[in-house]
Amino acid sequence: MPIESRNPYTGRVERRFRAFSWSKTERIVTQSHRAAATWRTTPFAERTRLMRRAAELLRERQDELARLMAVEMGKPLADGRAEALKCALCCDYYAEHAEQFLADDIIKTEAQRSFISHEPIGVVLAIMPWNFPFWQVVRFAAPALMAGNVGLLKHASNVPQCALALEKIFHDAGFPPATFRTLLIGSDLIEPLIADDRVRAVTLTGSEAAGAQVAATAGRYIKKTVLELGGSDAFIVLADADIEVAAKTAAQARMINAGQSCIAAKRFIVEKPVLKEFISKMKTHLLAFRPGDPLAEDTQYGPLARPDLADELTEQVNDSIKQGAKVELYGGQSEPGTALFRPMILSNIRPGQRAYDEELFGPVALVLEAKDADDAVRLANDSRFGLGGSVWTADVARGEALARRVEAGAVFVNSLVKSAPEMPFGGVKKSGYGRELSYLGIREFVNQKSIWIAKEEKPAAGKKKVE
Ligand SMILES: O=CCCC(=O)O
Repeated sequence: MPIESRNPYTGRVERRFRAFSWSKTERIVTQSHRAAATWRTTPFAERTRLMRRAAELLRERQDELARLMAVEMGKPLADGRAEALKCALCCDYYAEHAEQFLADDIIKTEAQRSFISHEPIGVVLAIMPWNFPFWQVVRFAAPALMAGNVGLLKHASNVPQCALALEKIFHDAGFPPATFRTLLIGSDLIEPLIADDRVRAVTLTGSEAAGAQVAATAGRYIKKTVLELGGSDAFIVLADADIEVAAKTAAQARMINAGQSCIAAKRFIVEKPVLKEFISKMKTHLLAFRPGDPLAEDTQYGPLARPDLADELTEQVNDSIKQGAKVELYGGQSEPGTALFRPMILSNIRPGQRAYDEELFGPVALVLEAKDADDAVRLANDSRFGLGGSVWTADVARGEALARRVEAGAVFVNSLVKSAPEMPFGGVKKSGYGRELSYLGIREFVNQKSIWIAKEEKPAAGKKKVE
């Protein structure tokens, strides 16, 4: 794929970039490796000062960053500003808590003193997607830099300006330039980068296929990976739930980033007595979303990030309809090769249909009928993915009990699934492994080193020590 900014709403190429050669990339790895040796010794107070400045810059530049997201991947301006502010929050969070999260863990043993220290591991390669071009990177970079690591970013090839703008923020904040670098490279250079001994670990957010490939390469070179992959989150609605609130939130949850979020609700599993009412209300709320140019202030959802993504989604929908799915709300692309995709609802979703088995990365809501709460949990868990999920019920204790039975990295009761700096984020099954955010996220890329100080042998009183 070429490294270029192509506005998905107009189809116009805004900027093209020449991909870095291997020799340029390798030079940057050398600089990063050198920087890692000194950055690891920088006191927390200094790292904190710089990270707080990065947060300020994210706030100050929110309009500029939102414009870049709009033109590179179609995110409406208001959502882009919100993303920049969430990144600032994450920087502040780790600025405030990193030292405490990485403090020694004292372990009681027969030693005089024994503890786990958490030490930086060096250069970490981050392979990141276009859907939240700043947030996905910052939630890696803020804890990594605060832990004393350095980051190399290989961003998706359709968001190069976002990648460079973030690099500039860290540099303008005062981080030594080699502690965070954007590599404008094609995917052909990922393997040699992972193979390089100076790159110590890899984090990837992206598709299951990309995750499997990167993890296999990293395994070959004995490098740790954290993988945050796809999701097909269940949104369970029990008959006692407030259906109006559930349906309104369902529409919002499906429309996050025009449906292009790993934790957008995708499968709406509804108890039979409230199924019709839920579909009808959700339809009303989906139709109320205003599409348009992401650069227009009143747009609520823009195009998908690329026209080929909309073509692929159309194929998944059409195949599912041929396989028996029923259209409850018509929408989709106006014609092939265009990126705008209007929301749709499909029901009668059955195993063997693409809609049942695959992730649909766009605004298509799948409605599944559940006989009862147990059946709803069974359906929720009958998925290759396990990223997030939510349960809607008037009985909060029952909601919590069901939440514990859903196989996912996060389950919310009476709320849509969202990420936040304080809570761990990640999945089970084909949604990946490892955790980002919270104190767990910062401990993924550190050497958890055991240190043991033996008791001193004191010579018995009155006896002379014999050498
Ligand atoms: O696409 C997945 C991440 C979305 C989020 O953290 O809000």
